[in-house]
Amino acid sequence: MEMKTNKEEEVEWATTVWSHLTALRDRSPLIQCITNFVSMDLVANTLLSAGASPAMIHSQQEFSDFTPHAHALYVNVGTLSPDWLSSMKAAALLANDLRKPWVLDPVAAGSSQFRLNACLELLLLKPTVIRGNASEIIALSQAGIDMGPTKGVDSCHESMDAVEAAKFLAEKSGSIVAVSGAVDIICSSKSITHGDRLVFVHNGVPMLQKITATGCAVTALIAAFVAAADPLHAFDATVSALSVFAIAGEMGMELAKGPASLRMHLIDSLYGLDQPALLSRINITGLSCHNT
Ligand SMILES: Nc1ncnc2c1ncn2[C@@H]1O[C@H](COP(=O)(O)OP(=O)(O)OP(=O)(O)O)[C@@H](O)[C@H]1O
Ligand SMILES: Cc1ncsc1CCO
Ligand SMILES: [Mg+2]
Repeated sequence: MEMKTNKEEEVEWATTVWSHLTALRDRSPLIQCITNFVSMDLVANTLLSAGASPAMIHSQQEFSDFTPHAHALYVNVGTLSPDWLSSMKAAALLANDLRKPWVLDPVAAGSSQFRLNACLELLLLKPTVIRGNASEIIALSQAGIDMGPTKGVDSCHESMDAVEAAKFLAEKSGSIVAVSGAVDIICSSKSITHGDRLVFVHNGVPMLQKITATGCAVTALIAAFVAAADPLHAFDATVSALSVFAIAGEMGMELAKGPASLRMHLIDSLYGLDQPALLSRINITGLSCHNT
């Protein structure tokens, strides 16, 4: 294998991310969202501004009619209850039968035994991607070992503290695992199609943590990017979604006065993101394709 320079790596990633964003805008995938009450508005607006089409469909009675038309399913356990969990499992099973990608956001996975068990049951249904903050990914990787500290939906760990947890979870689950934070981490294990990969996205601004549901929104965006991509490129689609969202956050921050105006400018920046802005800001390390 030939080693690539940082500059070559950066140019390759810029091309990859731009082509994934263009595919999303061209294909405008329909994303079925089963997400928490807090996040519904931001998730729908994030998907729309990126070019996808959101639909919040969580009643099992509708799945047989609706899910076949969706290009991906997004499941988020943020405001979980037993009925919602049944719907989530039914939707994930149907997505698998229909060979559609589905993406899991394990909000506050370590906060209660009910939530942890629910997330573990959903993981057994093989999401294409799981994206959480560091505390959530650590809680899932240590399930049955130690629940560790938790602060509800917010992380009390740095993302880089979760690299080993993410690798372990990717190996155990067979899913692509993404951890959000100051550095976003995306990893997959050698046992799955995407191979043994570990990529870091260094974009974003800390103020994103002061807007509720930005994590939920970026997970929904992963579902949209994966829906618009060839299934073999789900890993690069995941990296692209995290990078585009974080870059929109950086651009939004230049116009924002605080969290409320950042929320508005984030959505506007995502909508207007063009190739020169992407190229000037992109900061990804790790290889952009299989290094075999
Ligand atoms: N310290 C930071 N610096 C830069 N960007 C950050 C930082 N922390 C988080 N982000 C970005 O904020 C977005 C949301 O990630 P975060 O880790 O806060 O999700 P979360 O905890 O699941 O959020 P929520 O549960 O509110 O939806 C991601 O795009 C992430 O890259
Ligand atoms: C605040 C909150 N509580 C449950 S879900 C949610 C949104 C952020 O995850
Ligand atoms: Mg979250």
